[in-house]
Amino acid sequence: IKKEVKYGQLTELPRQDEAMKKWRSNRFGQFIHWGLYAIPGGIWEGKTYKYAAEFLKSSAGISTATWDSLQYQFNPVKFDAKEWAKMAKDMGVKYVTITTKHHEGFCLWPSKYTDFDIENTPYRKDLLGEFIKAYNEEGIDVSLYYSVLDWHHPDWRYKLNTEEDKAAFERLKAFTENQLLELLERYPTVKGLWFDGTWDQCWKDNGKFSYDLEKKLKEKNPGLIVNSRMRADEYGSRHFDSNGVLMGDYESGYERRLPNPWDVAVTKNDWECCMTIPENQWGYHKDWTLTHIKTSNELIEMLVQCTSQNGNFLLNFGPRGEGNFREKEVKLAKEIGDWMDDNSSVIYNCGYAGLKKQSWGYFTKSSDSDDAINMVVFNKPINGKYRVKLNKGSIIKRAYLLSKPKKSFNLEEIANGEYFLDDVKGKCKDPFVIIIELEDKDSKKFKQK
Ligand SMILES: C[C@@H]1N[C@@H](c2cn(-c3ccccc3)nn2)[C@H](O)[C@@H]1O
Repeated sequence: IKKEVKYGQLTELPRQDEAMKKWRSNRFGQFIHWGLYAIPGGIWEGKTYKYAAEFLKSSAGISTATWDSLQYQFNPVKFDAKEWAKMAKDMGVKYVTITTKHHEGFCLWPSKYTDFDIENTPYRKDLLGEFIKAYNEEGIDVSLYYSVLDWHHPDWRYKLNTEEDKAAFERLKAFTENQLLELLERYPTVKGLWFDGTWDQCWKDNGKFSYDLEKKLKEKNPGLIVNSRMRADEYGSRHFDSNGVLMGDYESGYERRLPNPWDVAVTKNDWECCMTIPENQWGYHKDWTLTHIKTSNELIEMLVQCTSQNGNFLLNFGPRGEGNFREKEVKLAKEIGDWMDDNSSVIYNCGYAGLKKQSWGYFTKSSDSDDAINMVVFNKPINGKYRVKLNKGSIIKRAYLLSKPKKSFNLEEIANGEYFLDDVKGKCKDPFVIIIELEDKDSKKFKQK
């Protein structure tokens, strides 16, 4: 039976306004985690801490006073916003999400509501403003990550047990609302807000406040896109309200993990997977020998899988404290960009093809065409023949490599809508695309008559 939920879903989904259609067609985004944690980079007093570098304060048991003094060392002399935006453009991302304030509470913009911000660093300037301008100039949409959880703010409380807790958290709520409205006021081209640090009881007890806040933010910036992680309904249910209805505008529960590739249910909603290049480092860590570092082919496969299931892929980069990227990240961005140069047509404005996952790789389909299906191959079949199972009644007109459109595959129909394609491709080391052109519906109807 349905519960009466007053503070659950705010906006009827799926949204079909232009802003959301653009978000959907973007598919590939860059995540940037940048803050004071990038200065120590996971190492404190000569000791390396394996846990996520943006958690060094807690994993190394550092006092707030000591941690906050890092603010006076934050001077990214190598930061070049235009260079960052160019690298992102060449990688093929259509949007970027940057941490304006992570759990440490340090703000990358000059905020009226705190001194723990970029203005009180040797850098002084509006770093976030420079970043947004440079990325927008490259035609990249900007979304802002904001952590409600704030280790620095004296009024943060994990739980509201006493009257004093409640009074303090009322101040924290006002601070949060003020900062968010300030961000939308200062940076009107921003397309979205990516909320994090919203799992504690203090925030979950404030379902009505956060519901009203989402409304206020969307009134301030019409078209604003908000993730499902922003809030809980009045019963404390997060991402989905107590009736299982998605909150925010897209599901943002896939953090460092993807859905099962054969999961069809996930295609019903908009969703985004955010992913790290190491196993679990969002902020810059000096030592990348601690865990597996994903290769560009692994990351490309994740991007293609997300697209194949109607999801976006947000790939994280953690710049150094001085404002440049580690060479391995620059190299991966280049490798992914080279692949996107030839294959982005199977990503941008593409999504679920309505077909079952098959062993050689993933299907994607452009939202603009019903007569072509993309096969993105990651696993070449031993026998060189690609088994392709389409919907019943589908007839393949032609199949060819995106890279060699003139040379058609031989087709062998083995059942209704099921074919073998012969392999025309020699050695290949990168994922590649086969285009399936279908007989369009009318001509088929005509034949049947
Ligand atoms: C998007 C990612 N979310 C932040 C995070 C992850 N976690 C976390 C904490 C405990 C268990 C699992 C995950 N807490 N904060 C990470 O720091 C990064 O910002």
